[in-house]
Amino acid sequence: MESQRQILEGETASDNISQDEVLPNKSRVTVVGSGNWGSVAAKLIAFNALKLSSFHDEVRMWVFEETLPSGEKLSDVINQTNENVKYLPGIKLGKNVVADPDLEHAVRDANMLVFVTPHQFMEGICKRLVGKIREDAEAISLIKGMEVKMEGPCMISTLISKQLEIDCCVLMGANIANEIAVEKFSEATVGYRQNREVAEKWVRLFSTPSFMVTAVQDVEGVELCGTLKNVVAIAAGFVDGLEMGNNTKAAIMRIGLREMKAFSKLLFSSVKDSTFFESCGVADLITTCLGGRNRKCAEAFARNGGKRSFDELEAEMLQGQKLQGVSTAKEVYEVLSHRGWLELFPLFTTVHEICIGRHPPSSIVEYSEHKPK
Ligand SMILES: NC(=O)c1ccc[n+]([C@@H]2O[C@H](COP(=O)([O-])OP(=O)(O)OC[C@H]3O[C@@H](n4cnc5c(N)ncnc54)[C@H](O)[C@@H]3O)[C@@H](O)[C@H]2O)c1
Ligand SMILES: O=P(O)(O)OC[C@H](O)CO
Repeated sequence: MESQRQILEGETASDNISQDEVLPNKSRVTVVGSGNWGSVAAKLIAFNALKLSSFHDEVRMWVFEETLPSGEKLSDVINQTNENVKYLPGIKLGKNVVADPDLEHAVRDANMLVFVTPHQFMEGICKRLVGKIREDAEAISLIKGMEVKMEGPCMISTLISKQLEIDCCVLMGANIANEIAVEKFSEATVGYRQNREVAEKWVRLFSTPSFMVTAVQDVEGVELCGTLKNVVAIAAGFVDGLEMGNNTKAAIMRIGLREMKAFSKLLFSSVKDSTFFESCGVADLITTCLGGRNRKCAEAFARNGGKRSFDELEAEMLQGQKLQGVSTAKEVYEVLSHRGWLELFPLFTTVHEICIGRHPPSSIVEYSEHKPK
């Protein structure tokens, strides 16, 4: 096995081509995505890949290639500096992380695929991967979002499972990436469908002394928590931008949680109440409404009276990182309106209507007049 010494002395895992021949049963991990959370996920996995004998040392990370202001390619800089200078500056990823701008090449040898891109890009990525992955590959999605199709809503893990014909777990939680990058204690929840052993393998891959992961058998519940909390975060940002205070924000969070639970259970009757008390539920809702990017941009939107668009604020405030809450609010709204449920979900409905300029940000608190009976 490749030693810590080799890694510390700068010999990357990709230099050591004989490892597979010696230990063919080791799992090989590829992270598909290299944004803020994608880079931190690669760092966590890289730490464990070195420590645990069941994983190959090298962790491949697919990079959506871009040219930096210096004229250099992002993937080259990551491989030279061991740092994602654009999406996670100042943090070493682990020398066993290899950035790869070629998607098909990046996944080719992996039997464990970790998907972590903004949700809007996943349909295109899955199409490109059909027929290109190993037959025994398994997946996990760290992506908070969903797609809405003609036939109804489609969670990202379902999109991955159906298009690539593989099992897909999810990992969600109170996980502001920059905090996990500097090893502040955090928790996360793995959601799985049936196979507990597979879930435990994912738990082992991600768990570190400062990142505590637990598994629950409720893939839809876990994924919907991670997805829907971003809509509530937009509402919380409006409250902050309008300086309405802590009580109002707490009320919005409580009502948001209620809508998260009701919406999840209407879509999937299997969703468990207990899931909302895991890290993926109430804990993620709290952290995202206090310190997330959706909250931050929504605050700026409200301060500007809705006169600057979210696209403009995202580009200016996040420098390439992406919001998920605004598009998720639209997707949720489509489901609600298609199923005649708009009046049952006044908070979700109002968030979208504010985002598209139909109402002013202050209407976030007026929705309670339409409280469901
Ligand atoms: N950042 C966090 O704190 C955090 C924590 C938990 C979960 N998440 C979730 O993880 C997912 C990924 O977020 P992130 O923070 O890693 O990303 P990010 O928002 O930091 O970065 C955007 C990424 O999208 C890539 N990209 C841009 N255009 C693309 C295209 N056309 N095709 C493919 N990729 C493209 C960029 O290269 C970059 O890697 C999201 O669903 C997010 O909600 C994020
Ligand atoms: O920064 P946000 O709003 O995308 O939220 C980040 C994470 O999802 C928090 O768990």
